[in-house]
Amino acid sequence: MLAVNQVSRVFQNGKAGFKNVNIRLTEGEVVGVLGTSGCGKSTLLRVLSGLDLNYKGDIETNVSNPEHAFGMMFQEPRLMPWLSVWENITFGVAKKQNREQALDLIQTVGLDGFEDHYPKDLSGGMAQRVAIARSLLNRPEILLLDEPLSALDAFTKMQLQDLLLSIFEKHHTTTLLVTHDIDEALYLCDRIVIMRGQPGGIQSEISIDTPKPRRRGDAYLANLKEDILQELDFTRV
Ligand SMILES: Nc1ncnc2c1ncn2[C@@H]1O[C@H](COP(=O)(O)OP(=O)(O)OP(=O)(O)O)[C@@H](O)[C@H]1O
Repeated sequence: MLAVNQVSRVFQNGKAGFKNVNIRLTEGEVVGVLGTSGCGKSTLLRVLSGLDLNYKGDIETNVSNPEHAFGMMFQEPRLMPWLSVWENITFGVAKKQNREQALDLIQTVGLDGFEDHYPKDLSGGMAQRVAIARSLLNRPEILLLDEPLSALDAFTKMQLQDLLLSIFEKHHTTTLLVTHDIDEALYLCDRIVIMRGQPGGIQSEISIDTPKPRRRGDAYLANLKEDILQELDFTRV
């Protein structure tokens, strides 16, 4: 579905955001990207989404509708305060089919009844639900999620992780999830790539061979967490 071959991004000041990255996502796969701060995770997502075209290397997608290949979501909801929930979800698309499409997505993210509310009336978790709905508009074939839940409190985060899990299962959307949260990656992903360095590159890859839904705190996941911490030099012997 997505093949990233030897991709690097060097900025105008000569500094590299990341270098020689290779990633492959097969259809329906959920892949996590974990890495220490500054290794280039956000830059990589910007390049993959087409927001930043100044890269070297090769990016191939195998999607049926290239115009709507990617859906993207960020750490902050980035809602427009003067637009209602449904208008935020459909902002930028042709008017006719809008409200109906938005109502469908509002139901998917569990916000029924809030379609005419404004961002000021929403909690942080609800605002991120709107952002999830907006990222699903036009049925993107690849979702790029840049730390989508990291600004939320622990309980809201777990609720939204379960929401993402149900969306992945229902829509089989191929997903690349950048996160700092190892437990989140272990709970949601089929595979995790670990980035390190500055400029960052991919250091290793871990596959999570246990079916979803998973039990938080599962012993197998705890062992994998230990391996990941070691990869990132965070374990003390
Ligand atoms: N426009 C830019 N010009 C120059 N350097 C940049 C630019 N954008 C990012 N960088 C640098 O590229 C590197 C990667 O940044 P990026 O934000 O992608 O890292 P990250 O892994 O997402 O970090 P974090 O986890 O803290 O969000 C950093 O060293 C950053 O300073």
